[in-house]
Amino acid sequence: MARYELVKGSLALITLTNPPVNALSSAVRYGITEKIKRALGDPKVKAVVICGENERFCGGADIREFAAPMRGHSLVMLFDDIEAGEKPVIAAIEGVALGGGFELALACHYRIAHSKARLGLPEVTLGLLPAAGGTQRLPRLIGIPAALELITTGHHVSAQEALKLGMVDQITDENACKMAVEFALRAVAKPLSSRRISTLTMPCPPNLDALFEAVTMQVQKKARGVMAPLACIQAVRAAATLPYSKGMKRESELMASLFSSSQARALQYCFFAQRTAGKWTLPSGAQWSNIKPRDIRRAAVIGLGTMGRGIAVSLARVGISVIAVETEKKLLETGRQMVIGMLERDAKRRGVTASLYLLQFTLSLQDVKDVDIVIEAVFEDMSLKKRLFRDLSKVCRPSTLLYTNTSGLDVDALAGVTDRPHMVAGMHFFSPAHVMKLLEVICGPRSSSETIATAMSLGKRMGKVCVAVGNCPGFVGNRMVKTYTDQANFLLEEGATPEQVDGALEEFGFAMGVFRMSDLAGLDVGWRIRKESGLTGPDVDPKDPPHRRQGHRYSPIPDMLCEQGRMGQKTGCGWYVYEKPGGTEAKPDPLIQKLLEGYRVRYSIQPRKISSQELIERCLYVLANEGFRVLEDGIAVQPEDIDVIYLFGYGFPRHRGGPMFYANMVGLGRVLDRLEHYHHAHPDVPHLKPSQLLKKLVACGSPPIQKWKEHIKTMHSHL
Ligand SMILES: CCCCCCCC/C=C\C/C=C/C(=O)SCCNC(=O)CCNC(=O)[C@H](O)C(C)(C)COP(=O)(O)OP(=O)(O)OC[C@H]1O[C@@H](n2cnc3c(N)ncnc32)[C@H](O)[C@@H]1OP(=O)(O)O
Repeated sequence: MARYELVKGSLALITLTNPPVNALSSAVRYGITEKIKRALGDPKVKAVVICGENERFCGGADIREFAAPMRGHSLVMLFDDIEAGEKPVIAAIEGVALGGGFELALACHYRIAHSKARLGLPEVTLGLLPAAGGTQRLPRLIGIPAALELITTGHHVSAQEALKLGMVDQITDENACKMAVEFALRAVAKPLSSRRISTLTMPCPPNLDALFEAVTMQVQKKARGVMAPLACIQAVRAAATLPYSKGMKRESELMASLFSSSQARALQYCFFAQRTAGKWTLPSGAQWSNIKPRDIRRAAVIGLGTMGRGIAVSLARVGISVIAVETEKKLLETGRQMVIGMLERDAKRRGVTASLYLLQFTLSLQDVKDVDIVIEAVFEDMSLKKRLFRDLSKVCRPSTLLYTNTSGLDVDALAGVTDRPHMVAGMHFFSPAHVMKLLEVICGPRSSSETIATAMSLGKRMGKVCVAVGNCPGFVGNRMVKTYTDQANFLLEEGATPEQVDGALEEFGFAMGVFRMSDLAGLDVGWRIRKESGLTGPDVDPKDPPHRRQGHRYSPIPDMLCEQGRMGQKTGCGWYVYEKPGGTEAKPDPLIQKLLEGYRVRYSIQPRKISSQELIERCLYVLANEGFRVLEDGIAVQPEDIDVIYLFGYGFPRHRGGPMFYANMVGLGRVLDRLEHYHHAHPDVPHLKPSQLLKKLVACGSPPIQKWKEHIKTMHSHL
């Protein structure tokens, strides 16, 4: 796990050998400890270079080992030994030096980085802190403000930024290991005392208390209820106020408080869930590792509304040429200006040139005849989309893949009108499409594995987190979210206010509660969908009373708001009132209070005081319950896929892991009990009825989430 070579007669070269990222597993820690001892004890060796195999220095501690109590050699002792040694040790950083990997580099006397390397202390994103001296050495090296920024955000920095900050001593475009060897030969003659970071005097700004207070407030605002960033601040404060050895003791105490916390477990689960979701498998056995995606160079985007514009920008900024099609001159011109503006702003932010030459705008569908793929992003209307897919069948060459950006319509119905149903699938982007990371790839029953592989690979190329899901109304994300918004509406009927529901959800960790989010997205979106599905408007069965539709409880309150022109932020009022149309500061609206009171009187509903616990349980347990149904129906193959969709598409708080992980943390037995309780109280809400899979898992003793798949296997997959 660590190789030892003697080079140039007097240098020990220690190479970490634990692919793919040379994580510091127990075996690697043992290997480095042994090799360092050997190098320091060998009189022939005058200096040491540490590097990583496969041009990657080190991705940090082995996160998989955090699931159990830590055993084996301690990083802290190893790093203290390296730093205290009497021979210069040089870190040759290629690829990445992250977390424990960067802490290893900080214990070395010199750091040489390749110009493409990235460095950082991302432990906070895993619910931890850099507990191998990172919180004590980094502030001594680069100062408290810069260290606080890096440690509390977990941001990685480029080698150039690292050099500017003083995190590395030199950067090179050549092989960093070769450079470090040359460097080491020169370093032998130099004194080491000033190179031991733990012994450096802390550069303390005068207004220390104010600085820590400001950072604490910033962190509390950005990451409400998240423990790790606050613990990071306390550890850096210890570095600023205590001698090194006492600071290290504090660092270790704070790490102990985080190490087995539910937040750390959730955040580490998210890390692996994201990687698991990328590894899709179809029932045919085709999977990410055995199907070659097509190479996409030319794409067409049909429709230049909000979604189409974002999709066009996402494609062009990764070098794909885009033909954007609209039906009217005015719409085309507006779309053109918006896309160009977005691409220019994006390029400016990234310090690159906007690839405007890749864009072409047209009113003629004929112009898409030679593209590799088409992504349809027209109005959410099945007959319009069917017409378009028929036309695309005629216009496009036979090899063109066709994708729809529908947010919930039947992908197979669209495939059915084309001459190539196996080459049709869904690519469901989230708004704004050039910003949001999630892409749901919808596999129709006839979609070929190549069609899916190409969508997944193209999504990844665009920087998206892609999840392959089956075809059903709303797919995974929107199918589940309906149950959550329904509960929120019912809670209003029963006595809650929008601000109470939102307050509870925001306290739980959502950046925005369901009503504030709905105001931001626009209430008309859901209204249109409900009208199309006959839940409101002229197609409603006249026998249905206002609060029942298609045999189930229904809340007409969102429709009432839309009928009054309250479409959310864009009209200046929705569930809240705003300072002006387009305003963003949500204030409780007495008119909504009146509307709710009137509604309750009209339907003889006795309002009651509803606890935050009930608000959370009703909204989130019903969400997880639908997630179990999604798994049961084979629309998602594993809980990780659902959680990733909720983390990246719906703002589910990462430190809670996602709706399925959260249910697992609460305890499946408890979730089942509470759903039974609520279903008993509201028998006309079928979504509150516990799913078969949830009951089955509880009957099997509530296995951990990683084992659920074994119980789902017997069911039918729609992927
Ligand atoms: C009582 C309390 C006592 C506690 C005592 C504890 C002492 C601990 C002391 C010190 C604290 C130090 C903590 C840490 O170092 S935590 C780890 C910090 N590092 C990170 O967060 C980096 C995580 N990795 C990444 O960001 C990326 O993987 C990457 C940038 C390194 C590479 O990206 P990419 O090329 O895109 O590859 P993948 O992400 O797909 O990864 C490939 C593969 O490798 C796995 N993997 C990556 N990093 C780690 C890791 N640190 N540990 C384990 N496994 C890792 C990843 O899961 C992929 O695996 P695969 O899906 O099976 O292929």
